Amino acid sequence: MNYREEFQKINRKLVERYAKLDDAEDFWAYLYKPLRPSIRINTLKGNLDEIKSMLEEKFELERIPWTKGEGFFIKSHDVNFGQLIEYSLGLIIPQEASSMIPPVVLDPKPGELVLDMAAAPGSKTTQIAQYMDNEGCIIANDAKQDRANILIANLNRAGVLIAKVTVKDGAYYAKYENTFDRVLLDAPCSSVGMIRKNFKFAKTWSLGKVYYHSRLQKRLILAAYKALKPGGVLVYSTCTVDPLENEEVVDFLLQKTDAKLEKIKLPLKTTEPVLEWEGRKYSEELKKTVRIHPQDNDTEAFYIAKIVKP
Ligand SMILES: C[S@@+](CC[C@H](N)C(=O)[O-])C[C@H]1O[C@@H](n2cnc3c(N)ncnc32)[C@H](O)[C@@H]1O
Repeated sequence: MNYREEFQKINRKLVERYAKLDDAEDFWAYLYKPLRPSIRINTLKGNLDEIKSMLEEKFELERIPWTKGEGFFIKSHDVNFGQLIEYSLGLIIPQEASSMIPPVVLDPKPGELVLDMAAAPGSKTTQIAQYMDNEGCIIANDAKQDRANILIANLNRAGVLIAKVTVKDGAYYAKYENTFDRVLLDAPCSSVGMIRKNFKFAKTWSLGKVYYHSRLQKRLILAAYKALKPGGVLVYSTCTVDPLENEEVVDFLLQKTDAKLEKIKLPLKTTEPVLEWEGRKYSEELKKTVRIHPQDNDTEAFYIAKIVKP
C-alpha cells in the first residue's frame, strides 16, 4: 500500500505540509498503523510486581524502556481495557507509550508543589502523583469543565490524593509568579500524533488550527514560565509534529525570557529538531529538545522540551 497516497485521499494539505518535514515512506506508514496498546502500572494502588504478575496471566508484556519500570506495551491487538478488573480498580492506567515521557522528564519529587496546566483527562497527572508517592500537591487544571469531570473520575480511580482540580484558562496561573517547583504544560495542539488513534485527526487537520494552537501555546508557555520558581523545571510537550507548535513556541520563550534548556537524555530514537522552517530560524539551543516521529519508536508523534528557570 502507498500510505502517502492514502493520506492524500484523506487530507491533501496535511500531506503537502508534512512531506516537507519528513517524507520518509516510514513516516506515512507508521502514521497509518494502529498504535500498540500500552499501560502504566499504578503503584499508588498496589505492588508493581504483583500487578505485573496478574497481567502476565492474560497478556505478554514488554517493558517501555524510557519509563521508570512501570510502563509496558501489551503484546495483543484487541485489549478491551473497560473489561479488565485491573483497570476498574485503578491498578493500571492505559496510556500511550510516548505520552509517558513528559512526566519522566519533569521528574517530580514527593513534597513538591506541581502545576499541571492542561491536565485532562489526567494520564500524566496520575503519573506525576505516582512519582510523588502521593506526597505534596498537584494543581491539575483544564480549561474545559466536561474534560475536568473526566479528570476527576480518573484521579479518583487512580487513588490520587494530592490533586486539586481547577477549571481555568491556563494563563490564569501567571499571577502565581515564582510559585511552583515544577510545571507541566502538555499543550492543546493540532494532534497529528493522534492520527494513529483515530483518523478523524487527519480529516479535521487544517493549517488554521496549527496557527490557532501556536498562538495559544505561546500565551500558555509564558504563563507557565512565570508561575515557575527560580531553580524549577518546566516541561513543554505536544503530540504533534508541526514546528509552529513545537520549536517555534520554545524559541519564542527563549527570546522573551531568561529561560534555559536542558538536554533530555532517554533511551529513545528521535528525529532532529527543526531549526529552520518557512524562512524562520530557531536557536541552536533547540537541539536539546526531543522530536519524536511515529516511525522512531513505533509510537505517537511527540515533542518535549525541558526548560529551567535560573
Ligand atoms: C493534550 S491535552 C492534555 C492531556 C493530558 N495532559 C493527559 O496527559 O491526560 C490538552 C488539554 O488542554 C486543554 N486546554 C485547551 N485550552 C486550554 C487553556 N487555554 N488552558 C488550559 N487548558 C486548556 C484541553 O481541554 C485538553 O484537555
